[in-house]
Amino acid sequence: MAPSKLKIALLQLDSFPTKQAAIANAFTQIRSAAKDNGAKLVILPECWNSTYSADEFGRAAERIPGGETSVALANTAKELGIWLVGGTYPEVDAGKVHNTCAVFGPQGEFVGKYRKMHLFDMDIPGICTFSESSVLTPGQEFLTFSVEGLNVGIGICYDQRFPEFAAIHRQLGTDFLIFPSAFDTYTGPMHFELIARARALDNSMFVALCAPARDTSKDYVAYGYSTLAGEHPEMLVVDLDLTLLEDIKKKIPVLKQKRNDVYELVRKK
Ligand SMILES: NC(=O)CCC(=O)C(=O)O
Repeated sequence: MAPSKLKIALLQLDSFPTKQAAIANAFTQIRSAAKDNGAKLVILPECWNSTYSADEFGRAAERIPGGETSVALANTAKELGIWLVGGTYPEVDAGKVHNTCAVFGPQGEFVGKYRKMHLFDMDIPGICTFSESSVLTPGQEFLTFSVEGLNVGIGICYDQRFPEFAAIHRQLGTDFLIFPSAFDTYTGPMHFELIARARALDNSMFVALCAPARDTSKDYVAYGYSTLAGEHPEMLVVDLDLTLLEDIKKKIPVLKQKRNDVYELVRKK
């Protein structure tokens, strides 16, 4: 029988000048989450081991699986016997670069990868201008997997702005949607938590956001504020009460009351 609780940890990681230093820090935190705090599923932020910059994506990109970060994450997942949602790091494949989240299982197995589907292109002059699509290729496929009976799905940051994305995950059976993220400091205070709550409410699912800690020395300053966190480096360990979802679905049965005779959401790929 599936357990009624799952202990998860969200690591709001600090930034480091080199990839190797970021990896070393992540592994200290992952070990602490698993060994000292009993987390069974550990989640890292978006772009946690490289600078979040269109100029840097290509330079930092590696193969997934098989590249330096993936090998290190797989070994750590195996050593600790945990599920590891590896945040995102840039991936290169057939000459194209993607913003990708790789997931590893308790035997160190590669569970799958999700490539950011909605690229972050925003132009608010003088405040925030970013063009992921100038260097990145968007993903086409959804990623879902099961952790101790809980159906988990992955999105990345800007994806959460698209209600259809989470609604398709609901169709796929996802009960826990995880977004490695790095919102900016302008939209973050207005939208970050609001969007996560909206997606959770619309779809009767758990939603977790895992962001890097704020580093004001960077060109792109990430907002921080992973689900339940502030702006500084933090580790959040939470027991997901899996019975809550079934209870909510029974009490507020909106999922069964869709009018598919009147409207329909269609997944094309
Ligand atoms: N990394 C991102 O996708 C940033 C998204 C963001 O800041 C937003 O407002 O949306």
